[in-house]
Amino acid sequence: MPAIVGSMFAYLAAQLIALAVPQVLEQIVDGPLAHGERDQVVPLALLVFGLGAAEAAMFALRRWLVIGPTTKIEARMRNALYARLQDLPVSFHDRWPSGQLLSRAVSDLGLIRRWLAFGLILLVGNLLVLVAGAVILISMSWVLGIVFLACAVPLWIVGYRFEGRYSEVARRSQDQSGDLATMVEESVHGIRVLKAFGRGKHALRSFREQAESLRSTEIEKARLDANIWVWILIVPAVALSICLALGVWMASQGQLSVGQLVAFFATAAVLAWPIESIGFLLAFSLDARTATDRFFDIMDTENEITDPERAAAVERPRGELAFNDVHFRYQDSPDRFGDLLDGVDLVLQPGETMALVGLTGSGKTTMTALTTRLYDVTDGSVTIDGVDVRALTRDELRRHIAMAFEDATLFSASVRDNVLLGRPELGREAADADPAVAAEAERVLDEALRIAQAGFAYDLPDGVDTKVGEEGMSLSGGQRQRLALARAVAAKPSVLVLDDPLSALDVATEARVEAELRTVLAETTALIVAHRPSTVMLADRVALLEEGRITAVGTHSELLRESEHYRYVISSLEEDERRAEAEASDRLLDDDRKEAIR
Ligand SMILES: Nc1ncnc2c1ncn2[C@@H]1O[C@H](COP(=O)(O)OP(=O)(O)OP(=O)(O)O)[C@@H](O)[C@H]1O
Repeated sequence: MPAIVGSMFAYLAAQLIALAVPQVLEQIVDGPLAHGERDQVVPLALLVFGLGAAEAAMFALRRWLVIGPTTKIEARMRNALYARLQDLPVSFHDRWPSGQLLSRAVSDLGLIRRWLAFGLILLVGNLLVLVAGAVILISMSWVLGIVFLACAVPLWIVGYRFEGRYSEVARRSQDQSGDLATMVEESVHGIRVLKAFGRGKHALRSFREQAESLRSTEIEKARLDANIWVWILIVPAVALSICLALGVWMASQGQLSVGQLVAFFATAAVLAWPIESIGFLLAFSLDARTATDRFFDIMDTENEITDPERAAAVERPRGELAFNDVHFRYQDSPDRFGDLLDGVDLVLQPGETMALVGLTGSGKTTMTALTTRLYDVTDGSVTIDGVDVRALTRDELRRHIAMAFEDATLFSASVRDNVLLGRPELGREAADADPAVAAEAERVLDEALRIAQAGFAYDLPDGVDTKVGEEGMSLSGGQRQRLALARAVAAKPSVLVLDDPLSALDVATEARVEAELRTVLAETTALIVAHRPSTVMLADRVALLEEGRITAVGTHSELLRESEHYRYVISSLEEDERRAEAEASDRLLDDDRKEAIR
């Protein structure tokens, strides 16, 4: 604030200095010029020069004062936005396209910074200069002053009408550029799918359509802007010409000296910029207001998944995970559908490995997401060692439970940083500071990579320091899954939740991973969503999810014997697996044939 207010004062000082120049001109015209006293002109001319230099200095001071604070405000708002995005639950991210978030974080905040550094200061400064100028004009000649200012009234009326319409168009244009950013982001992300399906042209067509509607909105905006500019330029010109005619007549009648007339017009000329700039600054302020609204759309979103005020703790986790009469439905799920999870009861004993099986779309992934509060249950509870997961801080909860997903996301960082993501205490800084930590980090990394059969990481160009993920080394789906699995294992959780993390592996690698996992899973409770019979074999018991409930729990052979639905699910999984294997061997055969022909 002090810098911004200081900058405002510097700007005001510059403008007031500019307003003082006409006063000196009046002295020159009415004094030395009228009386032919040449030697009196020089000191007054030097005074004008001094005033000009002071004005320039004030301009420089205005800029210098705001650069630091406004860039800091922008950076702090951006950090706050990022922190908020990290804190908001998955359900928020389901609803918000990434481009909208990106355009808020980049262009909206840039606009707010420019407005603070320039728009706000000029707007307040110019309004004050106008008031000061009006007083000076009226004190010079109240008739001319009032005529000049009365002409500004239509400007206020037009400006007021302009505000309402421009705000709406500004909001639309900023939202549309967010949509466009989403589209660019999605097509870059999905470039392989677009190319594989030859949909590049189609994507380009819809991009053009969206870009075109943004263009029309921008044109509408420019039209509104142009309209107000017409008024802003015409009104002062009309006011000046009326005043000129009136002023010359008054001077001829002896009611005004020539010097006063010159000073009046010189002052009016200084006021031209503040008057002209009001329209532009008004539009700029409305853009900034829209950008601020868009920023607070996110900052004010209520976060339904927060830490409790007085958090419980699980001191020595044993790893008992229980679902107690759990109900869940997605926020956007239509009313005519019942709950997706409709009274799930399931208890995983410490150290037990439970496979979760069900038809596609039955809610298995959803059930796993409830364990780490990616979503909150709509009724019932999920507990770890008897403590409701909502009673723990999210940090503590996610220390106890680690997840690996089918769709393995890696960050643009080294293999090491990706795998040790869940172990901040073994992070790079801690390892650099203490050799014992470095050795422990190395051991954990080594073990996790071994269990996940991700030894390939050592053969990458820079070994485990190779950058992977977006912008990094491209890895195959199976390699990414194995690193994501290593990440979950390295977190050393008491409960491991695996959402089909082996789907992209070939059968032999899967078998090796499973053998290694058995050693880890002996101490860890595990909930594994299984899409292959081989994954089911890994489990001590299997839970069958059917129409929102767990309808059977038992060993694989017990369920095969007792549950018709289980037999149906397993046979469809086997069919899927056979199809996948046939496709894989076809591909191999094709490769063999090609090799033979060559
Ligand atoms: N974020 C979401 N918002 C709204 N509905 C969702 C969301 N995620 C999943 N669903 C819906 O919930 C249902 C269950 O999805 P879920 O992914 O849990 O099933 P699943 O049993 O894991 O399926 P699959 O075996 O195919 O992976 C589906 O009908 C799906 O369309």
